[in-house]
Amino acid sequence: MWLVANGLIFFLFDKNYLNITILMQDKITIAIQKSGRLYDKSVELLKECGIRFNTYGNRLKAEATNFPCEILFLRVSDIPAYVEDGVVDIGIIGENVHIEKNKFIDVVDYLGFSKCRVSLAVPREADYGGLEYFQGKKVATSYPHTLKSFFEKKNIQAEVHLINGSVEIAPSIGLADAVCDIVSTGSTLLSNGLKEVETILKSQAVIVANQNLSPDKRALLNKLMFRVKAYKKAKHTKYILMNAPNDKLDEITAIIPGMKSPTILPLAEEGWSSVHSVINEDDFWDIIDQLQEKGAGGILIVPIEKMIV
Ligand SMILES: Nc1ncnc2c1ncn2[C@@H]1O[C@H](COP(=O)(O)OP(=O)(O)OP(=O)(O)O)[C@@H](O)[C@H]1O
Ligand SMILES: O=P(O)(O)OC[C@H]1O[C@H](OP(=O)(O)OP(=O)(O)O)[C@H](O)[C@@H]1O
Ligand SMILES: [Mg+2]
Repeated sequence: MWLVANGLIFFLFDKNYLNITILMQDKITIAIQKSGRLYDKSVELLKECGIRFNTYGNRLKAEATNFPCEILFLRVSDIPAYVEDGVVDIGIIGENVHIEKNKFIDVVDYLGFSKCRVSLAVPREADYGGLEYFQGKKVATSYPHTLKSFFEKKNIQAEVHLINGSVEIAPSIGLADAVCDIVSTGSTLLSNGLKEVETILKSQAVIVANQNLSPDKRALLNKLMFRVKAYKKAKHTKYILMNAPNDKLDEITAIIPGMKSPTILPLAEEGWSSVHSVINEDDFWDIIDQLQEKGAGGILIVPIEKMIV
């Protein structure tokens, strides 16, 4: 009895020890935006990478249930410093913020969403003849570092005035002569009586990482990046199926070589085949035109979920 009890105590102790080692196993901390322009796409990306976590309520932290990682929901502007300090291991931010914050962190990948530019804009009626226009002017911006180094490089002496939001209103209320802010469609500039005159940088969402990740964390990052690449590749690639005359198969194969070569299956109708391949979304219309010229018909385009090459 005593021995059994002792054995049980030992067993329990052993289990606790195991739990502690499981808790101590390295996991990676990922910071994404709490709310705003990057939030939806960041969550979508992680979920498409098979990482399951809850996003309900005002949670600032979520534990993934099937991947050793924790997700923190933060302001984008805070993420570069956290990544540099190692408070978080990786983050999803706009490249514009990476450039502005100028931290010692690595850009691991470009994600292709939240595309925008940081541009200089002046009142619509201004007689803009080039960068010299900005000599001695006051420019409002949320990107002071980016703007100051741009002006320095171009030898422009201008006053850079920091505003954290609604920058485009500055000229109309007499706060500044011009602005430097994010432009995407240009509608905010237009509705505030401004015109874009110089693009300082182009931006998209990026994954950034701490420069001194432990080997375990680096391995987890590589695992994640493998999935990100498969997702990105699939997003830009479509599966294509068509019926093609047999005497044109060589030419059609040259147009849609696919990952290795197209799959060609005979149709029930004599002299025809079904051809399957993958194409890049950007080349879509060009390829369709060429295929039709070669007599292909019944063309179907199907989205691809994931793509491992
Ligand atoms: N109009 C836009 N079109 C496309 N991308 C944009 C646009 N505005 C901002 N972005 C991108 O999304 C990022 C986040 O912008 P958002 O306005 O959601 O947050 P913020 O207020 O700048 O940052 P924070 O999360 O620190 O409060 C920007 O840094 C930029 O990369
Ligand atoms: O060229 P557009 O398509 O009009 O986009 C540009 C606007 O988008 C961003 O603001 P956002 O809407 O994110 O508001 P915020 O200033 O409150 O962040 C940015 O600061 C511009 O004001
Ligand atoms: Mg914004």
